[in-house]
Amino acid sequence: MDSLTLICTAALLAAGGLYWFICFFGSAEVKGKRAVQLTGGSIDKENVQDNYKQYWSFFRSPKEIETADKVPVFVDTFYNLVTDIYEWGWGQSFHFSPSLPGKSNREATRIHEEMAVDLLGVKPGSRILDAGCGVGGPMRAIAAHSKANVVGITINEYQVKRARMHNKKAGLDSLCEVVCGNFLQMPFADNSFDGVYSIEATCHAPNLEEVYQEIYRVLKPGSLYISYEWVTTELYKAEDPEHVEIIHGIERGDALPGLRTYKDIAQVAKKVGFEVVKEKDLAKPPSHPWWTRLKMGRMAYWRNHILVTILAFLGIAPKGTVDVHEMLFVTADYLAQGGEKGIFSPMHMILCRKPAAE
Ligand SMILES: C=C(CC[C@@H](C)[C@H]1CC[C@H]2C3=CC[C@H]4[C@H](C)[C@@H](O)CC[C@]4(C)[C@H]3CC[C@]12C)C(C)C
Ligand SMILES: C[S@@+](CC[C@H](N)C(=O)[O-])C[C@H]1O[C@@H](n2cnc3c(N)ncnc32)[C@H](O)[C@@H]1O
Repeated sequence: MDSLTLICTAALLAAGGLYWFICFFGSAEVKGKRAVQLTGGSIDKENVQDNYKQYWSFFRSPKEIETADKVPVFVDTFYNLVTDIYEWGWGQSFHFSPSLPGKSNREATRIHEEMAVDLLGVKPGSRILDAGCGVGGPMRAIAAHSKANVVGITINEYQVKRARMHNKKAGLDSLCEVVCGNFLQMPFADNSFDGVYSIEATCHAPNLEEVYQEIYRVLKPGSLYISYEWVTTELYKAEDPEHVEIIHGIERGDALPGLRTYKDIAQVAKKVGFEVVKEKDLAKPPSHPWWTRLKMGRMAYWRNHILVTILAFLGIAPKGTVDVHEMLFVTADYLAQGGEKGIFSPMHMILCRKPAAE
């Protein structure tokens, strides 16, 4: 074989291998969104790196955030930057779940979501709200399971588009509606929902009382609200520098204006008028660790990082995607450490009732 033929053959083989690696390898977790489809959400490709830098400079010291009213804008930026990576590398449900022996991650996620609506005790045809709905993973599982009508609200317009596409594709758009808005000032009438749930979303509110007040307002008297909250636990020691570093790492890598302690949740719920029906950290034994899935993916994260770096070099993925992916890579470690040390829980469950009308 002459040298030209050799070079062309080698080039073809390399290109074919790269194409296979990029388009078909997918991520270790799910085959949903492909790596070549990674975008910056509603942010134009050329502005992703700048937006990442703005996000990072705002959230790197969350405790010193003076202007709380700017938080929702930067949370929106965060979700423009991470939504595609989340879908590509985790799936359509942007939350954690206790691992269940013999069950897949997908199954464990669905069971965790269905438990939320079962505790609300709503009937088919009821109208319930998903406060901070993401791309609608929980909404679709909950609508299919309960046959309730679910209205989701998220501050991120790109997630609204993704959620509506997934709802239609799943044949659930007759039960699921998605609205773009701020759960601190919702475009819904007083006493208009038969139930409300929020799954790992209200942690983004700069002031928990504000979002709980809004949820209380839109909930019908006598109806229930359930939330899975991100909290520091009774094992967290503010005087332990290692604990502080882990919690700060979780806050800046997840757009959190400041993690609450587990004690704050019921206090705030009661302050806005809720009766607390049940409260339980779903991460505690006998539940199996929620962070196993995060730790099992490390090899995949390395491969994903190589993939993202190649795609950005080729101009297929936005340049800033490499920075975002690196941030998430580090954040995964902080989250796993927080879980292993028992100082952080992403699933402190609280079930509250709005008192029946006097
Ligand atoms: C509730 C929130 C988000 C929780 C989780 C859905 C996400 C938290 C950390 C995310 C991830 C970390 C590592 C990424 C990895 C480097 C990449 O290759 C593939 C995606 C990740 C696994 C990504 C997936 C989603 C998370 C687990 C917060 C924001 C309130
Ligand atoms: C980690 S995601 C969880 C999404 C969904 N609950 C799930 O489990 O897949 C948090 C969600 O809260 C939304 N969110 C954060 N702050 C918000 C705000 N102020 N108003 C409305 N949505 C908000 C984000 O846009 C995102 O959709």
